[in-house]
Amino acid sequence: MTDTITIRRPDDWHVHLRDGAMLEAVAPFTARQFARAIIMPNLSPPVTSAASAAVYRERIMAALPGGSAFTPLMTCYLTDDADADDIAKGHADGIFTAAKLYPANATTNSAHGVTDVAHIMPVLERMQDIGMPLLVHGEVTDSEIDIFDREAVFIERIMDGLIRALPDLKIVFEHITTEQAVQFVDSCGPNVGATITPHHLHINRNAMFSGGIRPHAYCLPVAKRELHRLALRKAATSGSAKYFLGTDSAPHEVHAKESACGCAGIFNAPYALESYAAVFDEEAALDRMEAFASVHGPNFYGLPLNEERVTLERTSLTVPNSLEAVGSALVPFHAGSELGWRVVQA
Ligand SMILES: NC(=O)N[C@@H](CC(=O)O)C(=O)O
Ligand SMILES: [Zn+2]
Ligand SMILES: [Zn+2]
Repeated sequence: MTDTITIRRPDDWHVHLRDGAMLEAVAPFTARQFARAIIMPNLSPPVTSAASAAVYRERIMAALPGGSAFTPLMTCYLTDDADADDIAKGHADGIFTAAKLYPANATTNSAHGVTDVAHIMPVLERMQDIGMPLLVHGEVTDSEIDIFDREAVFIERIMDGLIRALPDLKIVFEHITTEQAVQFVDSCGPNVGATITPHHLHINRNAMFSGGIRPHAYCLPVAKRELHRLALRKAATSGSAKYFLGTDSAPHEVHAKESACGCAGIFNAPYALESYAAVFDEEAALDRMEAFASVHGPNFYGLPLNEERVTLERTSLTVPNSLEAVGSALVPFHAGSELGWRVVQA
């Protein structure tokens, strides 16, 4: 039995670091494990210009522990009146790594998102031309569509047409949750990839209702049936270069989660690597973890692989019920449970 694994230092291709006191509280957890991360732009107000991304990046750098070598990779939040010139210039200047499509009102802080992809076609054409990846929160927002079907319907209504119209656009289907998304991504060329979160590999929708309502298991896209979780596990551990690590760590203050209308988002940054390692171990695929965590993402984005290494050891680790953050506590994913792996050398 393998008792330690040493892999290239991973990157997190989808994370919410927030701003202000929350940023200061959560950034060290991500920077401890990951060399780089794609920083989500859904602040309030959202990061829609290269200038606002540049100053947000400065705030992230200021929140890192001294000596941290962590690199935030910034993204542009697309709106109906996104400016192709500003986005292309921000990309050329090394400020924007990618741009993010939130369908309007699909998720947390997405009110300013895109109401119809037709509005941003000129921007997407420009992104295709310059090789800038489009990151997609892939859910329709139509309230008549059952919440568990919104990703699958998004593929039919939006994704299929998008790749037909822009066959060379680099697209990351973010935080996929369904068998249909796996089939879609597999059917596309190498310019279409997907991130998979640790929580969608661990939980199915029952977790939200286990003995009562469990707000800390609620995120968007919402966890689906067991068959979908199994399809995601298969994809993540398959060795396919299309799938890579993206935690979607999305912290919210406890009072905002434990509420009559609780926010969507799971805070998994503190034990993200341990959480993924448990999955790869259970799937007898520890030898494929490095590719998923540290190789496929940089290759998709055209960035160099990290040269540093991280070691995990097989051991029993109890995840605390809450972590003290600035001003309030945060509840991490796996709170109160055991994980069989621990990062020993980060
Ligand atoms: N994943 C979530 O449930 N929430 C994210 C937004 C997102 O990634 O959709 C957040 O910002 O809280
Ligand atoms: Zn999302
Ligand atoms: Zn997210």
